[in-house]
Amino acid sequence: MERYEILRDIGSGNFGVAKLVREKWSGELYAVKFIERGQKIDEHVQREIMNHRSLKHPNIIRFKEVLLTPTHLAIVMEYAAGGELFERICNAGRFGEDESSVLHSQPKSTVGTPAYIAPEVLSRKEYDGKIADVWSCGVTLYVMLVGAYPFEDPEDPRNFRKTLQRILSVHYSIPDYVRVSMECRHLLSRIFVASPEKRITIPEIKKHPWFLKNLPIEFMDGGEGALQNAKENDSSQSVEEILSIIQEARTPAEGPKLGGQFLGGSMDLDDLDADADIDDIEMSGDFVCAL
Ligand SMILES: Nc1ncnc2c1ncn2[C@@H]1O[C@H](COP(=O)(O)OP(=O)(O)OP(=O)(O)O)[C@@H](O)[C@H]1O
Repeated sequence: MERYEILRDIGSGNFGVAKLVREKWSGELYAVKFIERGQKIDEHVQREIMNHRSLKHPNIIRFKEVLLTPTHLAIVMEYAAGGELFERICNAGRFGEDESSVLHSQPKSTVGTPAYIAPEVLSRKEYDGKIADVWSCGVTLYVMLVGAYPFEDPEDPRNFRKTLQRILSVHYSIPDYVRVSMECRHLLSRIFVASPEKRITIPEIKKHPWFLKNLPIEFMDGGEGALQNAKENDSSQSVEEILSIIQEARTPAEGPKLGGQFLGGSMDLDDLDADADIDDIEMSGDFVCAL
């Protein structure tokens, strides 16, 4: 971690904090996600890292490397300076349906921000991650086009109970005041279907008229910008190296502690509340629920 200078906090998620850093020799800015060593480094974390490493696309945050600190596993990645999608929209207005803006923002997964979570995940049923992700992508699309979260009553946006009822209602329909094209409305209504079995699938989306309209070449199957595999990945680390670092991070940090901080650690992580519970985290505009 000595190769990087920590500049400031940029956010926190379910697993830890993200910080903005500068690589000392190149002056390049990166984002680093710090996850506490020990049991938090489970197979999901490993899978997220390995999947991230294998993705190379102009619209996906690029993975750089993983490092170990005395207390944390540090995941170094490209820094997305654009900020949060919702804030970008609040500040700069919603996207036009034909606007081909590239968002340098990490696509949201179903883990993390409650406003994006599919009903079957909220109700803690067994669920298929891919189908639940279709819902989350639908929320992202809606937020981009409408500039508000779906399911919120605009008159009563903080009424989480009402919002939840709308998410869980089998026959949710997009209100008339939402101004999107007919095709888009149709696509969204096929996404926001509470029962996962009836929800539109990715192959169906790829054939949907709204998706196909003005589709940039790089999004066509096999197009130039299509996802490339890890072979060309410019990560300095091999799969084996990454796996061995992750393995080492599974052993909880040891050593002389002073007020929760490890002596000799070069980082300032004292503002990290690694035990913060998701329910304690205030996320503006998002709802947190316990069903
Ligand atoms: N590469 C990045 N560039 C800029 N900001 C980032 C980057 N990665 C994370 N962030 C910021 O840090 C926050 C926390 O990121 P993190 O990935 O830990 O959590 P999350 O994506 O919100 O959810 P989860 O914990 O489920 O992964 C993000 O919401 C974002 O604000």
